[in-house]
Amino acid sequence: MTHPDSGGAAAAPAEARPHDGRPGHAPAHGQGHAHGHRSVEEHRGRLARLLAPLADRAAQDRSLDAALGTALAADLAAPLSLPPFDNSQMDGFAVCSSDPGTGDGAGPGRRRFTVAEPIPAGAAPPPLRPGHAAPIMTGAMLPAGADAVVRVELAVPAAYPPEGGSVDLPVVEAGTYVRRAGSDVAAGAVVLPAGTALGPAQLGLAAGLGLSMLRVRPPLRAVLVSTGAELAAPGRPLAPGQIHDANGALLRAALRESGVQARAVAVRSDEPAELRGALERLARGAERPDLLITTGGVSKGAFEATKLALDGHDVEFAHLALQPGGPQGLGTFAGLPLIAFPGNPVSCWISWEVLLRPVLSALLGAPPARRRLRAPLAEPLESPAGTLQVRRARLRPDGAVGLVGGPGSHLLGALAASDALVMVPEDVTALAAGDDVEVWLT
Ligand SMILES: Nc1nc2c(c(=O)[nH]1)N[C@H]1C(S)=C(S)[C@@H](COP(=O)(O)OP(=O)(O)OC[C@H]3O[C@@H](n4cnc5c(N)ncnc54)[C@H](O)[C@@H]3O)O[C@H]1N2
Ligand code: MOO
Repeated sequence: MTHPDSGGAAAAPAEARPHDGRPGHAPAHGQGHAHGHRSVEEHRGRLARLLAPLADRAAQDRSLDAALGTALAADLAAPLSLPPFDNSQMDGFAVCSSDPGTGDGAGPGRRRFTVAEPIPAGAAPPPLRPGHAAPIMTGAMLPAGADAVVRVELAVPAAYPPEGGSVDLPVVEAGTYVRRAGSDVAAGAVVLPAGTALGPAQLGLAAGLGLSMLRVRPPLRAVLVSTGAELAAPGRPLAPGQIHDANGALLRAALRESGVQARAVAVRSDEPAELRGALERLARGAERPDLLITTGGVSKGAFEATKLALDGHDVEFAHLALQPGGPQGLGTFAGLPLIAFPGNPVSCWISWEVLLRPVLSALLGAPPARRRLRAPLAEPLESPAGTLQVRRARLRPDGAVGLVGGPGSHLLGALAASDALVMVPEDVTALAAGDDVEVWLT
């Protein structure tokens, strides 16, 4: 099979051309996967079985800060209501809507009140007396006897006269600019179910409810191992033939953003014994992780260090009907789950987005699943038969999705310019501009 991997940014793979017969659809062969390649669903299933024991780790209590990116271990019931008390939505005057006021000469639709003691936010106000309006600030507790707030801009004068002075206010309905106790969250209600991934909004809610700790599923601890004799650390100059290790930074960031504690190490060698030694030290060291992820060395070259290093271990290698991200390995090493991603940076990203991330979402609740939608393609595309092709894209303001760069798995620049993935199903070999596609927002 020719891989678009070998092509340039714009070159379409030979097998991506439309076939005769049903335009844009590949003729059935085998299970519909190129050359009997394993389907993405099948591989995800195997990953899910491999990682299933990680869901059984004991829950932890974590500070809100440390809970970011993790998932709730149990339903969260609100210990109090939000708002906790009736309060004002505006700076203005608290009134009783049915109070006729002092009865003195305000105009039609208006009433005159005696100005009561002002109520700042944070104060416990005395009850509002008949004929009175109390200056009240946004967020301040509504006094007993008041049921509405009039914005200060509508008052005459449009200011806060001193206590004992008078003010003219328009007549308003009960409930105007009042934020009722419990109108957002009722005490006792389950506000976040178990498994909810904790992002800024969820942590803000927990804090608003007065919680400083949350019971969460413990974050995974992963070690990323970039492999390859060609790798130089970012920040170091390149010798001829070398490239900088992009996968460590890319995957570590993807994992950290998803609540996984990730360390990145590089084995800058194609010597299988070196990689095996490094993996053994990592697996048996004091900071034994929950998961090992390697990148590179899983294809068909003469120096596939990862494949060779894992020979004799319970790790299987397969080529998936997926591009980028075709060559994959998974199994166990020294009792730890090990996932072997291909070396190309975009292949790593797609392996994470399409394989590992959805499995972690389903298993642990964190990270949350990517949002998916359907959108019209801004331009035509071609895709290899029997392969789920994943193209990097941007969702445009007009709602269409535009491709960024070609299908090649080395196109880091295009990856960085994208904010979405377009899924081209296995049986589709060509799509026209305007055709609907599945889009994952990244
Ligand atoms: N004859 C065949 N050749 C290839 C096939 C195939 O089926 N038959 N598959 C191709 C596909 S698809 C992919 S993807 C790659 C996977 O290769 P490996 O996993 O063995 O990875 P490497 O050969 O080590 O590297 C591939 C590519 O990526 C660069 N790389 C590796 N590590 C990093 C890193 N940490 N940061 C940045 N770039 C990295 C490496 O230099 C290579 O250019 O195999 C195809 N070949
Ligand atoms: O296309 Mo490979 O599958 O570039 O990851």
